[in-house]
Amino acid sequence: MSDTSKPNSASSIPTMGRFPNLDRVRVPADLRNFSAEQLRQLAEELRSETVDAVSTTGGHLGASLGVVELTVAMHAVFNTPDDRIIWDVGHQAYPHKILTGRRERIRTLRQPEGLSGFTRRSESEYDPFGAAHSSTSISAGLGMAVAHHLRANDDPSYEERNVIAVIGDGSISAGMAYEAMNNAAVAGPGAKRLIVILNDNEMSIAPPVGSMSNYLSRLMTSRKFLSLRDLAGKLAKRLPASLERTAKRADELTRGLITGGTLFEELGFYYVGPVDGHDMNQLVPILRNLRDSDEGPVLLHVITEKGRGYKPAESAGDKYHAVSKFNVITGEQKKAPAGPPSYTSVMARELLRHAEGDERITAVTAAMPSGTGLDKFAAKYPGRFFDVGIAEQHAVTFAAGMASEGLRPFCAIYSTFLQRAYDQVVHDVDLQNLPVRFAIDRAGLVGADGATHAGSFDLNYLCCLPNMVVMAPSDEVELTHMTATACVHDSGPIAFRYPRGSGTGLDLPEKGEILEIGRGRIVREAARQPGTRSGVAILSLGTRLTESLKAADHLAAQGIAVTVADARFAKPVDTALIEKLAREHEVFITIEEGAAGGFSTQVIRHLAETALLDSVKFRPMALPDCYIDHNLPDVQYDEAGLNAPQIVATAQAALGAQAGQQTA
Ligand SMILES: Cc1ncc(C[n+]2csc(CCOP(=O)(O)OP(=O)(O)O)c2C)c(N)n1
Ligand SMILES: CC(=O)[C@@H](O)[C@H](O)COP(=O)(O)O
Ligand SMILES: [Mg+2]
Repeated sequence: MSDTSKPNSASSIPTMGRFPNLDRVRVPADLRNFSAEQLRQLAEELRSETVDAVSTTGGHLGASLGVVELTVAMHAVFNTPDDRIIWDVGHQAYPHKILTGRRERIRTLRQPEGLSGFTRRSESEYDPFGAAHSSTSISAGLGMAVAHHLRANDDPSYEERNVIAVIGDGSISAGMAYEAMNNAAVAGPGAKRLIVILNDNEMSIAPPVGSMSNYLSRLMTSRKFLSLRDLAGKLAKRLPASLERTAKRADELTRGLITGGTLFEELGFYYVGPVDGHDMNQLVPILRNLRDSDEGPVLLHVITEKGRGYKPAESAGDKYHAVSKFNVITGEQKKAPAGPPSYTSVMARELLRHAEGDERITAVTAAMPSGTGLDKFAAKYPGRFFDVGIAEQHAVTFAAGMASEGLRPFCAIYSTFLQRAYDQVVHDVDLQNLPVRFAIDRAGLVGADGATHAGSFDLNYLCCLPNMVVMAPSDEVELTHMTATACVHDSGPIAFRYPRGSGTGLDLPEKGEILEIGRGRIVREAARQPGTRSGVAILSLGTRLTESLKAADHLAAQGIAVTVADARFAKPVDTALIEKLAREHEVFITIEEGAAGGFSTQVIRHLAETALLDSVKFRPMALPDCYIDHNLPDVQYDEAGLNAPQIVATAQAALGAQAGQQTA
């Protein structure tokens, strides 16, 4: 009986250098005639190559190291790219990229113009479905399997394909995964070719949470690893159709009696496992059996170790989930240059300060305790902190429930992940005017994670909601004020959005001030004769204020009078401030770190309603109508046209300045 508590361990990286097996693999077809021993060696080389590549780029290393053997085994057994492999989240797909024609570019991972850190349809035919947000793989895989079946029905020459969805134990906590499993067993014969591989490494970004995670742990520890003999017993039945059903039922009953049926079996999946996900000698034959059987939908439960085979990752608390560039020998990561505290930590600090004196304050995260800074809250107030797992929809409605009973819940979710909980924001929070506080991190462009993680749309999807107050700080001091304001705002929902990364370096106040709702501030005012209209007004929402001030300096040097104001509120907007800026300036620019249609729409609407839009040259600056690829945030904002030079150019063009005039 093998021990399922930990897969076989042989954790050392082979010496860097030549990779005799890996060098022979340009695409997966090249490894399909490898012997078992060659596949094992290939996996070792692939692991080394992954470590070496990520040491030069940074990225999601731990998850990738955990699936090296699985990746090799899947490409050895399945006929990719015709058979589809869908990696849930896609952050573990680096070894897959190396084996699927992208080895030469692997050191461009997450770099400007380089490979994406996730799977992406446009990057390779071996990436049949793009991802980065979790828990979509089973739904997408089921859709593909059904599509293949329907196409094969229509066209006898079309061969059915296997669809393999690889989903982690953290990602399988989300509702979508259950919606898909609930549908799979009744989605028709196409689902027979669906194989879900549950990659259970007992880790999310943080340690996994919840009853499902506990259940998987019990499943793992209460059963021995499946032997090939067990498997043969399960799958070798090739009975006449009339007997098949009875035999299958008998098999289910037997399994249930001996080991207890699994939740997955109850959902109509053929459960196989647990299996040592690092043992190539097990993985390959098991996958072959599943490929050739008609038992689907199947759930193969593999046990792996996050960070596997690279000692610094294995021994780190976070298993090197996401790393900066590092030294391969020591594992030491390159430190970011010391800078001001991050917006995340500023929000967390102020929230903690309020929580000390107010027991009604609670904090909710959806599997991102450290990313949202709520880990500090958890350490101090464990009874008022809730990590609900990857379950943004539940997080929002759970917070709504707390708010309905008089608590002051803070729901801290990244802008991009809050998209998933939109109906909950509308129907459960806003419509009932419940005072949930949304601390929306990673607003705007986020850098190396790229378009999937950009917080581009929250202003649009929040500003249109009747009861919602929406704020965006221009710097970390303002964020302190907004956190404080959210704490005491009990009359309805309130959201504040702030970017990834460091603040501007301002000294933080002892405590945040309570802001007047819907009141902005003038930061720099152009001198003018009373009653005259001239120059440029820039009304900035969020941290573009710094660029706005730079632009103002440049325009001022050209003799153009510029007023710069910080809107603070995207909803309700400061109507008095808007009217003043429109009346006193020839050009009125708004700027925001979000897609067009968010803050600027609120301003335009007021200008139109007051007929001021007819008399001022209004120029809204927002993210362009396209997705911005991964890059350094500053370069991304250049590409988006939201840096000082573009503000200057916008102002000059509106003023009718001559083309070619010098810009900032
Ligand atoms: C909807 C959504 N919420 C949160 C995240 C952030 N996130 C990325 S990976 C991850 C952990 C996933 O855990 P698991 O599926 O077990 O994969 P592992 O990293 O352990 O291989 C989280 C929370 C996300 N990508 N998508
Ligand atoms: C894969 C994923 O979704 C997360 O790991 C994400 O990359 C975290 O982003 P931050 O680094 O901004 O916390
Ligand atoms: Mg996991």
